[in-house]
Amino acid sequence: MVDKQPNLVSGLQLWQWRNAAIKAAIATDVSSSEVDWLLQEVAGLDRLALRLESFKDSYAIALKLPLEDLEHLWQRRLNDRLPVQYIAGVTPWRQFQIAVSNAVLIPRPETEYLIDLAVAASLANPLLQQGHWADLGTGSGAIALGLADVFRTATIHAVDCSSDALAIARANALNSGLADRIRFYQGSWWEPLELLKGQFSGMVSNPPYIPTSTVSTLQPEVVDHEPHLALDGGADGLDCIRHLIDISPAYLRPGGVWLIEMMAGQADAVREMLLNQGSYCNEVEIHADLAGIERFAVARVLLNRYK
Ligand SMILES: C[S@@+](CC[C@H](N)C(=O)[O-])C[C@H]1O[C@@H](n2cnc3c(N)ncnc32)[C@H](O)[C@@H]1O
Repeated sequence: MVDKQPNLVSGLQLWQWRNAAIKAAIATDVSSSEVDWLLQEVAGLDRLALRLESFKDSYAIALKLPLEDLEHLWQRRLNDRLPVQYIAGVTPWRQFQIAVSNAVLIPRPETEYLIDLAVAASLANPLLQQGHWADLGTGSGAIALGLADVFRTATIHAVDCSSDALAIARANALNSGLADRIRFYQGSWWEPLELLKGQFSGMVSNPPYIPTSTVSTLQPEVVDHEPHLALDGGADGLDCIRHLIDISPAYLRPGGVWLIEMMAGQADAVREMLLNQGSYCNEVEIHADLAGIERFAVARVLLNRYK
C-alpha cells in the first residue's frame, strides 16, 4: 500500500482533507481520533502539529500515498469498516511498529501483557529465560518480537500455518533488528518443532478462541476484514487451546512455562482442562486484563512428568 515516491500536498489541502474526514467520521460513528492517527502514519505529522494545526501553513507535505488513494481508503474505513491499521499498514505494539495486512490479525494492546507474564513466570528459574521459546500462531510476529526483546539470550521459534502471515512476521523481525534470534516455521502448532521435543523453556500463544457461531456476530471491522483462520476456535472456541494443553507437555522441559491468551468466560474451562491433563502443576494462574476480565492462563509442566 505504501508508495515510496513522495506524494506532495500543501498543508492547506491536507487540513481541508482532515476537516472533511473528521466530519465524516463523526457522522458514521467512527472515532475521529483515527484521522489524526492515520495522518501521523501516512503524513509523518506529529501530535502537536495536528493539535495546533500548524501543518496548515506548510508549503509541501510528503504523504506515503497519493491523497486520492488516502481518501479512497478513508471511504473504505467509513463504508466498509476497514480497520485503520490496515489502511496505515502498521500498528504500534509494545515498543514496536508492527507491519500488518489483512493476512494477519491486528495485534491487540491486551496481548502485550503476555510478554510481561512470560517474564514473571520465568523469574522463579532464570534458566527459563534462556534456551528455546515458542510463539505458536505467530501471525504478525508480535509475540515473537516481544519474547526476543525480553529474553535476550533465548532463541524464539515462531510458527504459523499461514504463509502470508509468516511473510509479514519475517519482515517485522527484520525491521525490528531481531531476525537473528527468531526462526520461522510454516506448519500446525508444535508440528514443525518436532526435533526440539522436551527442550522448550516456554511457549506463548494467542490462538483462535472465538466459538464458530460467534464469529459472524463480531463487529464488521473484525469479521469482514481480519482472517477467520485467526479467529475461529471451533464449536466451543476451545479447539486450539485443548490441543495446546494436550500436546505441549511433550515439547516443554520440566518446569517449562505454558502461557496463553483466551476469551472472556473461558478461564474455568481452561483451568479444569489443565488440571485434568495430568502433566501440569496444580498452581494454574489465571490473570485478568486491564478491564479486570480473566484473559490469560499460565501453567508449568510438572518436574516429574518429563516425557
Ligand atoms: C489470534 S491470531 C494471533 C496472532 C498473533 N500471535 C497475535 O497475537 O496478534 C491466531 C494465529 O494462529 C494461526 N493459526 C491458526 N491455526 C493454526 C494452526 N493450526 N497452526 C499454527 N497456527 C495457526 C493463525 O493463522 C493466526 O495467525
